Amino acid sequence: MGSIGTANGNGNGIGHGSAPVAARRQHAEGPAAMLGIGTANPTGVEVPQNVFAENLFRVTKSDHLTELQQKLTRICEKTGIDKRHFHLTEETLVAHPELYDHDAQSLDNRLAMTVDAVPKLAQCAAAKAIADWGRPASEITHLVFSTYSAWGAPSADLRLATLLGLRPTVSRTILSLHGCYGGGRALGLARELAENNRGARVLVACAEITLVCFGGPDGGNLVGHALFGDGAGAVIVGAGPFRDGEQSPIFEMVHATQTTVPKTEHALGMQVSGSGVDFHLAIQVPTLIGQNVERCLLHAFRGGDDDDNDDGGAHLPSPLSGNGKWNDLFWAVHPGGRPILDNIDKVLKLEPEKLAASRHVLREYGNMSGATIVFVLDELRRRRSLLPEWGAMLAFGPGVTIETMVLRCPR
Ligand SMILES: CC(C)(COP(=O)(O)OP(=O)(O)OC[C@H]1O[C@@H](n2cnc3c(N)ncnc32)[C@H](O)[C@@H]1OP(=O)(O)O)[C@@H](O)C(=O)NCCC(=O)NCCSC(=O)/C=C/c1ccc(O)cc1
Repeated sequence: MGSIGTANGNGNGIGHGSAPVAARRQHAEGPAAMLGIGTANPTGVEVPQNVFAENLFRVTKSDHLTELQQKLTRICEKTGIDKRHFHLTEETLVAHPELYDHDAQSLDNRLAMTVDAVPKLAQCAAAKAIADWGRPASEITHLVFSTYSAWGAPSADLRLATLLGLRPTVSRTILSLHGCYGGGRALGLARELAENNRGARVLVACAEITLVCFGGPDGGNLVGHALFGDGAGAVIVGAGPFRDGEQSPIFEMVHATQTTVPKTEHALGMQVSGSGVDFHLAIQVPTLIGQNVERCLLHAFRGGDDDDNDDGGAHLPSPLSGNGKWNDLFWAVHPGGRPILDNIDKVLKLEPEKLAASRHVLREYGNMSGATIVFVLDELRRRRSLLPEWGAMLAFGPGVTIETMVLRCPR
């Protein structure tokens, strides 16, 4: 540690001056980048959104609650979702009626049902990301796993490491209750790990299975029922020097910030009880995000400078020149809900196609919480030849927390 302090303190920055060779070697060359991306969904159940309400009320024996079913049908029509994938099957529900009985103690069973399923779903996505990256899993040095769906120790990150055959020295971190911004936070952390540990190759994995929060329909959980789906996303993150056989950088991760919107703790949350997990999504969430998103973006594009004045601080070589030309960017936005995307479009005055990748993912899979942002990045990668050089990634979740990352699409 002492020698690193000496290297930092010489005024020439890391990698220059009189730092010992070992200390200089700890830092990567250049920015971290995404080197492989993979996604996966449970293969069993795919539910079209237009029959979701009818199915849910039938399988939970709630057909008598006609007004509630009509309301869920109305909500489903407004989600911008066409279909979602689920791990939970009708057969499991028949065998486990406690999953839709509010008064039953079902948490133990829920956790038993997800303890293997969550890391296995993550494994499917991670295997694709590793194949895309082009190097063996044994070269992964760090694992950052985000999930709200599996609790227990040893935790799901260890199970995933074992399933993938990662080396015993892999450095593991689990993020457990970040909800929908978990993917953004995991990527931000991976960026820092990759840039500060020369040669590091970080596997980011996010996997979500809604079984932990499934319940019989009631007045409080309709929006959650209409919105959330199951899926996993994985990204390999590394910084130069790059190796033979590695995928060339897909997106450079130029800068990342996290902002908590003050006094909004009440707006989004998750409550754990013996009968499962309840989500709380306040009706104001889309407005709150719309009101705060531009400030977060400006902060990120100023290189995390807290000062709003242009004082010559550590600004990025941004294409915006402080004028808010948001249409010059490509956009990877967590599709938390259709009105969230609509509000971002409106506030940033985006052209209609700018959020196409986010809307596509919402339509095809719903909101898979922390995993969703990886699906959006994967979708953007398919359109890479059409993208401008600079981009922005946004993810939202409880707090209200907004994760922002400045991206660059190398030519
Ligand atoms: C599809 C919705 C539900 C409705 O569309 P709309 O354009 O607003 O339509 P309406 O204004 O006509 O509303 C239709 C009905 O839905 C009701 N509604 C409208 N939002 C609501 C509402 N949040 N509540 C409860 N009724 C409502 C609304 O009152 C209305 O009821 P009704 O008049 O009886 O038909 C839309 O508002 C929507 O997608 N809202 C959800 C946005 C949202 O908060 N997304 C979550 C972002 S954060 C995130 O992704 C992660 C969270 C998370 C957190 C913790 C974790 O561990 C993991 C994850």
